[in-house]
Amino acid sequence: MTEGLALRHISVHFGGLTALDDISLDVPPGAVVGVIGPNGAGKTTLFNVVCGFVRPETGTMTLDGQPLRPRPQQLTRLGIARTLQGIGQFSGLTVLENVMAGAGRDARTGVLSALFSMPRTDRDEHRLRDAAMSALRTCGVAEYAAARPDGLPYAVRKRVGLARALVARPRILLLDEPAGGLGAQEIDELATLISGLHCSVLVVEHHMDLVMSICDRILVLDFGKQVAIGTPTEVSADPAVAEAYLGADAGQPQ
Ligand SMILES: Nc1ncnc2c1ncn2[C@@H]1O[C@H](COP(=O)(O)OP(=O)(O)OP(=O)(O)O)[C@@H](O)[C@H]1O
Repeated sequence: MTEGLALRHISVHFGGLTALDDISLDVPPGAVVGVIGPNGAGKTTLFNVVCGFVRPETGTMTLDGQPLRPRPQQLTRLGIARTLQGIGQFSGLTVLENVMAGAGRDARTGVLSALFSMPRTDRDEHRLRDAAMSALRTCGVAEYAAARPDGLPYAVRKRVGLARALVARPRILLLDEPAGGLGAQEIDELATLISGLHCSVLVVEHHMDLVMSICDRILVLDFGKQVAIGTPTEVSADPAVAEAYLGADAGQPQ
């Protein structure tokens, strides 16, 4: 049995365009795996396949050896959580409530019941609140629990988004461009945070520094095809990777 997340021979077409061509990838327990590639390489499509937004025409996925046919609304139950490229937080809720809402089906006893004034058990509410505070602490933003997200710095809101994904204690965390919009120091801090997480991570990211510093393995895509796969050192030394990014004579990816 392959432990963790395994993708085998995944292909996706949009009309005549091949977005993913026979892609296989493993995300073992506890590993951080990156997917990089130039614009249009297929990174987001791969992410969307794992989230269940895009159904591949061929290929299979398994999670701990069990067939995985993800549906976006069932990810939490499968032990999968994801962050969004943007912020995606409810401005009418506090930071804490936003994170509690990330617990998916558990949140029905907390935030959703609060929103719709339904009865709830105090014990469930407390459990969810504790889990949300713990996720905020992990992400270094617990001090903002009572604030509304709107007025907070972008980097704080990105971390709230990460806490929202972590609250359900996923086995696999999917990060879609987590460094987008962050400055160099914020990216360094994010790298430390991600490296300290206890779950497996699949990260799609443009910022090469972040990918190189946090990933155990990296898949490089170009035009939907696998260009290279390996450790950061192997991938950055691979001429095919430099070619995919910059053209044949251009050296290392930046
Ligand atoms: N829903 C869609 N319908 C048609 N074509 C699509 C769709 N989604 C993606 N594509 C095309 O599939 C290819 C791969 O796109 P994808 O967004 O996965 O690339 P990417 O590597 O994430 O790019 P970027 O770095 O620019 O976000 C591109 O040519 C894109 O235009």
